Amino acid sequence: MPKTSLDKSKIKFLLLEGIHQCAVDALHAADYSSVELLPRALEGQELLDKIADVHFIGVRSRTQLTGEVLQHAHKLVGIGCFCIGTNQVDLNTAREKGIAVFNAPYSNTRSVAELVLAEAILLLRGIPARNAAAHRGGWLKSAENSHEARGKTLGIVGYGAIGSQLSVLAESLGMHVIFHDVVAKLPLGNAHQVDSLKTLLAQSDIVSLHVPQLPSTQWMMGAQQIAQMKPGSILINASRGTVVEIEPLAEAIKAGRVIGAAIDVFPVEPKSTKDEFVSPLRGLDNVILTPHIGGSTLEAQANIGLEVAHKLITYSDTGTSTSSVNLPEVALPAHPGKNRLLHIHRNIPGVMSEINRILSDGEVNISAQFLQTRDNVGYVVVDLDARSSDMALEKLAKVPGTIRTRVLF
Ligand SMILES: NC(=O)C1=CN([C@@H]2O[C@H](COP(=O)(O)OP(=O)(O)OC[C@H]3O[C@@H](n4cnc5c(N)ncnc54)[C@H](O)[C@@H]3O)[C@@H](O)[C@H]2O)C=CC1
Ligand SMILES: O=C(O)CCC(=O)C(=O)O
Repeated sequence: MPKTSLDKSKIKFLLLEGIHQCAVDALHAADYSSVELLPRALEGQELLDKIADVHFIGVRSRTQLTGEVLQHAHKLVGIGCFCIGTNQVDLNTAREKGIAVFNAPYSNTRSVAELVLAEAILLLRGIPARNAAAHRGGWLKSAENSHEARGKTLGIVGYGAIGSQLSVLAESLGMHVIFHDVVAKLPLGNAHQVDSLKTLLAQSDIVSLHVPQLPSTQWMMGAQQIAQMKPGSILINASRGTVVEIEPLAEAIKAGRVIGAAIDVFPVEPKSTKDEFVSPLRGLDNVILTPHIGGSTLEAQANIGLEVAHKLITYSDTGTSTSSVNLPEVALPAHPGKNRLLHIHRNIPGVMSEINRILSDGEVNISAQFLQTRDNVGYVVVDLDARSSDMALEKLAKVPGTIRTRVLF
């Protein structure tokens, strides 16, 4: 019998990078007992060995699931990114291997927005430099470079979930908000979209970056853009380390053209707490340096743990792929009394007609069928009588273009 569905106790989950315990609890409550939780990221041979043996893996931003790593993931059914960004996963390779990738697109939005707003207020008052001086015995009691947030212009680059949440919080302080986005966005409150990054940089007292890591956002704040910032302004980056060129930023801060910065993400980040953090920004008193903790609040981590664990559980239990970031999205009803066949295939001519030819065999009694495609991949789900499911599965698995099959009982 070509059963490709395992007993739940044999389905292995590996959760890395200190994912919140509530994810483990949720998996256990759903009868997935084989869950390994590690506090650190994995890389190299250790990652290859571990990933070869698991059905689901959970990562945050540090473990890199490249195309090469995924070639070793022979059993992998799903990946949970317990964060917003999914740039650490080769999404195309995952899709071509029929591996579903999920994330938590909103669970740490508020945490990032609150941190950025707090940093904006502290930097406008010159607090980081005064704090550093006081720790060394200094006493910088002056109003120089110290401003209220009220009435200042905040320029937000990337008006998505975080950028727009920040916009609302900043307006409640009486700030003016302008934003730049590649997509026309509905402005919240009195915010307004400007025509270019250059316009935003020329007008903003504070520039805050909230774009994803993409080829088009790589080094989008380089020497030229930093030079276009208003003299005496502030830069905040809690997006990705590939967005800002650090050397010209350090130069602009030393020259006093940029009067402060808060940087949470870096081109190269230490892999573990034991590795040294190296950056030209170290030692600059008016720069807040944080170790990629924009989304690291207990509230966010617990919410993320639950949200992503439930997405993995639902996908494993029912085949529902809603909110997957790389596979076709199919929302499936319960299938009581029926077996469910899941068939992920290359979206090429002839595959569906062959599947339908097999399913139209008089011996196959179908109760429901679902199809969705995304880019080069199709996802077909068929609910049918238990007595015909093994035969149908065997035939479906042989259809040219098949990537992966599963059966759920
Ligand atoms: N520091 C941290 O711990 C965290 C960092 N992040 C980072 O923040 C990023 C943004 O998060 P969300 O707001 O949830 O994403 P989102 O997808 O909701 O918004 C991103 C926005 O950027 C815009 N955009 C894309 N390319 C652009 C470009 N070249 N110029 C201007 N706008 C552009 C998009 O149109 C979109 O409106 C994430 O992709 C992630 O990398 C997210 C959470 C925590
Ligand atoms: O929590 C993390 O490790 C990464 C947070 C982040 O950058 C994200 O959610 O995209």
